[in-house]
Amino acid sequence: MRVNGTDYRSIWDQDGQVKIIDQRWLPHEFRTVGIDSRDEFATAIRDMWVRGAPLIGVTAAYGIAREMGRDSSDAALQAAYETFDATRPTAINLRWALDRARAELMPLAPVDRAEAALALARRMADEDVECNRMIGVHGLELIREIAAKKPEGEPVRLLTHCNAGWLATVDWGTATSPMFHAKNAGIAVHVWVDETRPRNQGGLTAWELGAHGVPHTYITDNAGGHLMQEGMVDLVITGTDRTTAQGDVCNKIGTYLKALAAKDNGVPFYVGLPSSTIDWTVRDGLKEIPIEDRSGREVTHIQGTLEDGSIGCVRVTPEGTEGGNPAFDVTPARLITGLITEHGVCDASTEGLASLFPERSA
Ligand SMILES: CSC[C@@H](O)[C@@H](O)C(=O)COP(=O)(O)O
Repeated sequence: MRVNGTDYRSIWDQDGQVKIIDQRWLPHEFRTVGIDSRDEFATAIRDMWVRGAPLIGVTAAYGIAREMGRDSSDAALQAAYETFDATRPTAINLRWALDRARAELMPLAPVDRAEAALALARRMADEDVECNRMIGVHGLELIREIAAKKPEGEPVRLLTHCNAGWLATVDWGTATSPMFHAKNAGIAVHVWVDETRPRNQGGLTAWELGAHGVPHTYITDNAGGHLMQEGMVDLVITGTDRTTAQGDVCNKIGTYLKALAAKDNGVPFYVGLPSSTIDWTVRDGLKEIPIEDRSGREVTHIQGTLEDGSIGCVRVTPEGTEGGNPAFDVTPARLITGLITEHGVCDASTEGLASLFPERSA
């Protein structure tokens, strides 16, 4: 996507270096940074310099590639796998990318691993871009159908939670891809952007949508239910960090409440995801998906632009108050209208997923 007139992906390699958009500073400042050592890659994922399920998977693949450039032994490959695997527990794309890298590299002679690992990381990045583009192509049809029933010029009003935008993937985003495609197709849309406390990923979504000229309004996390009751939301689209084989969706904390409100108000609730986010080994999301518990400081403190233009952090609670920070929740399949994947749109169910991915579901 374009930033200040230049096309960017969220991760790329250039002159032997892996570069990322350092998301700690957005939406206040756009900064890129090179990452190299195993510890830097692990820190970048754990501390959310990069974030979003698809992007952390590709970052880990690049991390393996850099490590193989230094030491391509079996032991180094396994150690890098374990280091990255321990960074964030919920998004399955991380494990998916690591499993794929280990399975491709282990059978090779160590001398061939560095080149193969870099080729694999690049391939994964390209595949992610294409998957997300296709999610946009399929999701666009849902928006088009709603637009066709509206009075001329009235926008389709979407709501999204967290940032499942291009910053959370390599490009396009999942939930945002249909929005960008709608904008490109000349369909009027307006997006309600959930703030998404505690880390305010909604600011990233607002930054992305603004840069692409998509009209949007930043709202508190608590406003969505009210807007749905008032008939001001036509469609909800979110992303996901792990979707089970029966269609349960784990995503950023608060997604479940949006799905409940959508169900109560008859608002269609869709989830955009590449198939790398489907965990075919689990069925019951509530019982089987580990929920990341992050630092309470992310809740008690908040970062923003200060009056003097610098980026600063303030405490919003009384000194000494502890913050609780479960980072994800699970929305049961019964609350989800459909899943938008690179293969098309399906029901959030075992049968729905099997219809699009027959080889995998078997
Ligand atoms: C396309 S990204 C899908 C999800 O990863 C996204 O909705 C999300 O929950 C990101 O959480 P984060 O904690 O910011 O990594």
